[in-house]
Amino acid sequence: MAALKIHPSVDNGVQAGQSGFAGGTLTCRCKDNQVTVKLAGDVAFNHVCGCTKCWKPEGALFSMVAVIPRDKLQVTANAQKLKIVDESAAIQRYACTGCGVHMYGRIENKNHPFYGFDFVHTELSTDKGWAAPEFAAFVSSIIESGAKPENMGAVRARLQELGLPTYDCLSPALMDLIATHTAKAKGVLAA
Ligand SMILES: N[C@@H](CCC(=O)N[C@@H](CSCO)C(=O)NCC(=O)O)C(=O)O
Ligand SMILES: [Zn+2]
Ligand SMILES: [Zn+2]
Repeated sequence: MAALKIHPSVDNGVQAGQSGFAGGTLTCRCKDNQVTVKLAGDVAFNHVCGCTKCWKPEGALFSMVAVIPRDKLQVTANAQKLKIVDESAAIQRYACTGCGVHMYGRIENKNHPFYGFDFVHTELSTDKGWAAPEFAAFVSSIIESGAKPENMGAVRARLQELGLPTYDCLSPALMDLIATHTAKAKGVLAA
């Protein structure tokens, strides 16, 4: 049986990143007047995400998404083509109205644990060396997009085979960051 298609960037094996990678440019998929976004540095916490909200390429079960400090992201061409997909979402995703690709997601709520970070898809760049995906998040959520519940064992096995530990929320490191933020806000963070 052919291997399950997780995402085109990992289906042939996860490519290692390059330490000290300086960043690059994301380009939308329009034939002309492409939206471009410059990232002045490498991304962090790259992962494949099964949630219904992150942009996935055609035929993929997962998106691949990472974060970068918002001050390192700049829209460098055709910003007028961008539109927020869902204003009420915690992560406001800016999609190209021409091709549908999400160029970046931004958090405006200053109390959100990930405020200050933008969400980006490095597959939109031809530059090589971006930090590799490290884990699979929101795996169970692919069912919400129509994946068969009975195939979940095979999906998780394939992710493990690719070296991507599977979580049904975020990774332990990110869940700890969220809980630390919450504890700080409540004034109960251990000294
Ligand atoms: N089952 C839901 C889960 C959606 C969800 O909580 N997604 C996360 C991760 S997105 C990047 O890893 C999240 O933080 N969402 C906030 C937002 O999307 O604004 C579903 O699948 O929809
Ligand atoms: Zn486009
Ligand atoms: Zn997601």
